[in-house]
Amino acid sequence: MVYITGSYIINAFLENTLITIRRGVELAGLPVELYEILSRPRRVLIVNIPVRLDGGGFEVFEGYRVQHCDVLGPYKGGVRFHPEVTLADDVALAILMTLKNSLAGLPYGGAKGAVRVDPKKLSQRELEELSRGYARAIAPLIGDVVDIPAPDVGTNAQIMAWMVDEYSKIKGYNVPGVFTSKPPELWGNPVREYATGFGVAVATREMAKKLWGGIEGKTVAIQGMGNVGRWTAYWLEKMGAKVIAVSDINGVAYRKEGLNVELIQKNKGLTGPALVELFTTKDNAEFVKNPDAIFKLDVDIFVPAAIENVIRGDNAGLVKARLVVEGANGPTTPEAERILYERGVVVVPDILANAGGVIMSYLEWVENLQWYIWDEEETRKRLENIMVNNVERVYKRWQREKGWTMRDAAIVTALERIYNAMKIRGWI
Ligand SMILES: NC(=O)C1=CN([C@@H]2O[C@H](COP(=O)(O)OP(=O)(O)OC[C@H]3O[C@@H](n4cnc5c(N)ncnc54)[C@H](OP(=O)(O)O)[C@@H]3O)[C@@H](O)[C@H]2O)C=CC1
Ligand SMILES: O=C(O)CCC(=O)C(=O)O
Repeated sequence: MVYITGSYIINAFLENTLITIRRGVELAGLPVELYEILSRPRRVLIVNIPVRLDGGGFEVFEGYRVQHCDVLGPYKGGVRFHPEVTLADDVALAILMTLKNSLAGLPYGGAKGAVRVDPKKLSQRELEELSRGYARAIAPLIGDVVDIPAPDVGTNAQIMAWMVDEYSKIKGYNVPGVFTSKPPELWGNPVREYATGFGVAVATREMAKKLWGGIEGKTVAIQGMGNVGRWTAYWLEKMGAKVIAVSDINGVAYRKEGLNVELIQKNKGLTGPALVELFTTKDNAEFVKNPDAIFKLDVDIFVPAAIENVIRGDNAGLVKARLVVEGANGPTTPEAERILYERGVVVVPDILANAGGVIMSYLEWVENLQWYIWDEEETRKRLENIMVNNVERVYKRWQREKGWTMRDAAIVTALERIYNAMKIRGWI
């Protein structure tokens, strides 16, 4: 469904996000003014970026930077390069960032950026020109204490390196803290590359302890083998789980005895081969050319780590897993959540489960602002502690409230912090 309201377009993802925060405000008993403020972004920037094509001519790509709410600190959130991304998606993603940053106790508000492009169709030179062009276009509205972008779907550390370089050239001096998730060679911390997947794995392990007494031997299916899915697979296997199915846009690779996760790590990147090629030729896995086959698998744990709105009313009944851990942002619609809840499936919500990326971004930013460098082990330990404490906090809140989902507990906790900050500032 797509319709116009006010000055921007609403789609199903944004509508679902608004339904979720509306429910949160009501459950928390907070004033409706909070919903009125949070249902609209503070500022939206629309940019158009011309890129010279290798084959001659040029193409203009539309992009956005949505700054949703800065009551808790500078705007913070990733940049998505995707052929179908819309402004409405970007607003929904920015709202989720405000909630995620609040829940994690970070001194950040929420933002998100996007460019409507298929990065796989660009050469390295074209991709660099686009990334630098986007950084130039949003430069007047960002800064290391103003708005700090990072990667999301379709972007990575190399793209952050081009962007931070472009921004630094505009300023005339190096500004490491304006983008996070940079390569270690350029003021990044090695943990950020795997931080989101690591965080998802830690959240899964903590919830598995509560549901089953531990994660050892639990079977897992993961949708999406990008940055989040790949590293979730890697860390879950290290923690003792058995990853038996993974999917990408082409289909599902399955092996009852467990897939060779290392194979994915070594081969699959933004430009790596498709899973079908990887697993059927090197791991004797079965391959089903239907990406949606992932929902029906008989596993203990399902991790959607691709895109939004994938678990919906029409397929929520098929999910056999007892535990769903949201690596992606917004993968479960409110209708699907109700179905899963009634079937006793526990859903660990995105703003809790995938917060490892932005928590690590915060640690990198703290390093950058002081020109300081922590070592990998020390940083990972800090990240793990924050994730474990956050899961515990939300879990305890959830257990106290009858009829709430875990998402309700997470959203209410996030909204309370936002509301208190607004109140003490006199905004509300
Ligand atoms: N990167 C980060 O730090 C964070 C990301 N997230 C969220 O996690 C999710 C994934 O992000 P990220 O890993 O960075 O993105 P990537 O671009 O690295 O990877 C996305 C993956 O999803 C796959 N995919 C896309 N559509 C489908 C589909 N319909 N079925 C199966 N697989 C599909 C892609 O397949 P293919 O390989 O074939 O293209 C790719 O493997 C997003 O929702 C993002 O917002 C959340 C927190 C932080
Ligand atoms: O690391 C960041 O700042 C952003 C991460 C992000 O975009 C997300 O959590 O969805």
